[in-house]
Amino acid sequence: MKRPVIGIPCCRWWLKESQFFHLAGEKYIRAAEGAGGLPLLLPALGETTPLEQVLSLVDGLLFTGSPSNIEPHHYGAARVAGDFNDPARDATTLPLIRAAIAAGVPVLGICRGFQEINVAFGGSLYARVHEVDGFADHRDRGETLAEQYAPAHPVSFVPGGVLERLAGGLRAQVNSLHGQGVERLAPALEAEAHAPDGLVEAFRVRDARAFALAVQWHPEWQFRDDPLSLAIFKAFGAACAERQAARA
Ligand SMILES: N[C@@H](CCC(=O)NCCCC(=O)O)C(=O)O
Repeated sequence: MKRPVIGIPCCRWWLKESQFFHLAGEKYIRAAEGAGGLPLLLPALGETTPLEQVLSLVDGLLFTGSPSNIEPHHYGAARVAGDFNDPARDATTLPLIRAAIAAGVPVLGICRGFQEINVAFGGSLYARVHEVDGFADHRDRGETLAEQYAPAHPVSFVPGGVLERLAGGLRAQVNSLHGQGVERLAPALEAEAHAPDGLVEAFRVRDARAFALAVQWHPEWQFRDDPLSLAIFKAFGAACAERQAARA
């Protein structure tokens, strides 16, 4: 049986001092597969991305994390000298997010992808959350991947939200690997979870016609071992399957 196609927009990185590569982390690919989908990597074509044609090829879109930061001009902030940016990814994902939500394509955003959805709809980011009074340091700690992706802090779910339903409760422990965070939440977005310091850690697109959820943490990490992570990917996968059936 054909699986729903889950598009995964790539990063565009200069590697080995030689050339640009378009790439995505394997744990996202495996999680999309685990959600029942067929992962389809989408190159960071930028402004030339044929948005409608891309949307005709996919049954859902997974916007992944990345160590690169969204260029601040996308949310009216000053450039940060020496920042690790990925303009081609920004130029691909930001318009694709808006087009996907308008077309009723299921969307799941993770970490950078979460931040991209906020910026795509007019929100802004703290460049360095840990330097803002009152906020904790949300960056990863430890040397090994297991240490970096270990549970780092609790999140509280907004009562009546999607995540409370998926979690079966109002709290969960999540990992944390981000230096940036939501400063101003875009008007189209509804907060779904907060960290103890008040930082928005998840939201949904309020009027989306399909699944449209984003989280600052990493549910793709060993997602089968965590009930909430599995529930998120099952719900996303089901939404993608629903679109696939509707398009059949
Ligand atoms: N650069 C942004 C987003 C951080 C992020 O996506 N971290 C995950 C990177 C590795 C992975 O894909 O798991 C920020 O620092 O806030």
